[in-house]
Amino acid sequence: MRVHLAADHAGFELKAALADALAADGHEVVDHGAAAYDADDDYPAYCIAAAEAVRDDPGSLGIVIGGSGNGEQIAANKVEGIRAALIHSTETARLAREHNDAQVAGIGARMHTPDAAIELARIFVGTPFSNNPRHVRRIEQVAAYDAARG
Ligand SMILES: O=C(CO)[C@H](O)[C@H](O)COP(=O)(O)O
Repeated sequence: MRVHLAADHAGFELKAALADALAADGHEVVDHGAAAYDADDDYPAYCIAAAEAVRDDPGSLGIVIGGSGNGEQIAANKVEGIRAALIHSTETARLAREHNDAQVAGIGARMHTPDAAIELARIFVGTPFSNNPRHVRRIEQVAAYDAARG
């Protein structure tokens, strides 16, 4: 699995730890920034770049990391076709994939220990979409709204 990562300063250390953990699990990790720690940097460009990469790389997943993960998830969701979910527990990590077919996860590095955050990422990356018709139907309804907006 190819996993596109992005983080601002708040998630910078976790991004590196996550990249190592996912690579050790056999995943191919692509880093969309920040390339260096900058305590005053802004997350949108990194997260949008990662989400665009996921959009252009079907079958891949993305993880965007910040202090809370909220703004990172919001930025990723601006990319057409992307479903980004904030994952903050093992259950939301699993359900983001099983029910929502989210291709991007937001994680708050200030909300979890590094080990707990890595566990969330591993669950997200390792869980397939259920393909259950009721979940497919709901995802299609959201996509139809998106398409109608143009
Ligand atoms: O989580 C985030 C956005 O949702 C950011 O990482 C967070 O807002 C950065 O905060 P600060 O600039 O105060 O370190």
